[in-house]
Amino acid sequence: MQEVDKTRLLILYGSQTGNAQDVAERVAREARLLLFAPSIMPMDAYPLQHLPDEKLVVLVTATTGQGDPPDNMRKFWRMLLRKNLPGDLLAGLQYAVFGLGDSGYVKYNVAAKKLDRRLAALGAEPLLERGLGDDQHPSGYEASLDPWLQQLWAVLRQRCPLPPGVQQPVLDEAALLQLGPPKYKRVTAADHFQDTRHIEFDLQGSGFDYQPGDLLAVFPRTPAADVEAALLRLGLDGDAWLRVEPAEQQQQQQQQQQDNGTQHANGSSSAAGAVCEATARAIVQGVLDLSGCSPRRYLFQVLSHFVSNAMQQKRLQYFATAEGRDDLYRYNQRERRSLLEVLQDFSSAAPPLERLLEAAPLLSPRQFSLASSPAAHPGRAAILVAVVAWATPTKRLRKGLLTSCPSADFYYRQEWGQLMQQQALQQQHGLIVAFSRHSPQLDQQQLLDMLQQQQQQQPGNAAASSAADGAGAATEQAAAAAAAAAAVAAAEVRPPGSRVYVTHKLREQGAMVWQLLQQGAWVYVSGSAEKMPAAVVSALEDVAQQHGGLTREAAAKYIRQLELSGRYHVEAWS
Ligand SMILES: Cc1cc2nc3c(=O)[nH]c(=O)nc-3n(C[C@H](O)[C@H](O)[C@H](O)COP(=O)(O)O)c2cc1C
Repeated sequence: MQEVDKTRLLILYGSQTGNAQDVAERVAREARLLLFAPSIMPMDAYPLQHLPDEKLVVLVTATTGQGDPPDNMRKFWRMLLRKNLPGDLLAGLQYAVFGLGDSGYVKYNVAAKKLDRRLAALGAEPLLERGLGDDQHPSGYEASLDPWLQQLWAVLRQRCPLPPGVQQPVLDEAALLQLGPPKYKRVTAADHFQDTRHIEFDLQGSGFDYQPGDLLAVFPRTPAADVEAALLRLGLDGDAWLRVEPAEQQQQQQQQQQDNGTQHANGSSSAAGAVCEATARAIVQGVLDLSGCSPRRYLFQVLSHFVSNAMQQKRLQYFATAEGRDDLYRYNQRERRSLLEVLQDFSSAAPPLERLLEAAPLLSPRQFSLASSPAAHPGRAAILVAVVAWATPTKRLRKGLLTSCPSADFYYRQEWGQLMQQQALQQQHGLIVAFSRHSPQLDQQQLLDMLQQQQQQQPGNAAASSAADGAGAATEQAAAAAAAAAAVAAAEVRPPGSRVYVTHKLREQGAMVWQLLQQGAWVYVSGSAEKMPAAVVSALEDVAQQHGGLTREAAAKYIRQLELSGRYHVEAWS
């Protein structure tokens, strides 16, 4: 594939319960596929003083409380509201805002609306009209997100065309390869607070290939006991065969049948365009998210139409009103109530399966950056998965969907490994400084694997090197970088209770860090999105001042330049 100079796209989000973050992550995934270079973080993790230097930014924000901005954008928002900011501060910036809200609230999507207005007032130019997602819509915020994203990519491609000869990639979620059962092992110490598993797949014979940093998608499967409980609860025969079609198509067909004056007794004779036929058990197991995400408010509204017990109906109707919103939040989202639990609590509700499929949460894949190098471990691919279990405010034990799943389907999808491969591993200097902090994404293990891969590749001629001649091909420079990077990264394997952070190590080893940067190092920052990205920027600015003799302003500009030239990457999670 031809190497492309990727256009940087900053993606900032403000999210209280995770939806806006999900949207921002989707924007970043699609951006990577479309050959942009996205950088994603919560608004409060972004150093606002750098915003005037950006060219393109997508901002995704929810509205919470009574029309308030989410907690992780409050600082950003306060600073943006300062009265003394000049009216042309953001004159070079083009932006797009997508808001998530609920039109049942009086202050519908106000955080997004105010953010949009404020950016325009500071001279930034909107790329397109702001998008507003509404929980009240039967399909949730995605109903407006899908067309908004399509428009966003069209406008961006128009303004940032690909070089001649480079084809526009297709957003293809379907190119998936199913892998065999994996092997597991715990990588964190038994007494460490986070149980992180290294999960490895055997690719031998699959004919499959990947690059470090590519993504593996995990499709969880609901435990059989929950599936049987749901079938029983819904009065469904698990072995009955059902046809699933998109609702619009169904309506069109019904309309056509009415127009023709015909009705098909079993519907099977007009199979044209049917999406799938499957048993009720397979649909309940593979489509409905019974034990993971909490249902949306719309489910409660739908259930209220199919409930026989008067008390339960009253409660469901109350949850669907504006006054019931906060109580619904306490019962549902805050407690991470699952679909199965809701169905069991409202035991007299008997919604038909097709209404449930419209309103209930559906299973979605979880994506992980691959944490292995094909050069160091040919024929194998690994991911790191954090075991997620916690107690809700009322002390109910909850588990992450994958953690509670006894089995899952694992698929591989190539994505931004190419970025790392091309930028960090194949280019001349091939140096990496990386900082890692118990990240389930780009972690210590992944860092070391990338370095192993780097050592096994002749810089600038990666394709020619192989695992067999790798050790000989390693340059002294790469080896030194590997040792240095590993030393810095080691700060993050810290004993429980230790207060030594990677920023301390960066300052402590400032001379070496500065030297590596001068040699053309690439910087990968991975860790908690909350404070870490901003803290690392500030530590590197200190290093540039102390060891590079730069002024405060020049140091900030230097780090900024690293980002703009694509040598500084952040992969943060919260
Ligand atoms: C406690 C609470 C308060 C909310 N307040 C508002 C509001 O004032 N205006 C609005 O449009 N949406 C409001 N919403 C709806 C959220 O914006 C919406 O559910 C959104 O998808 C949440 O995104 P997040 O998960 O990123 O925080 C509220 C939701 C909750 C749970």
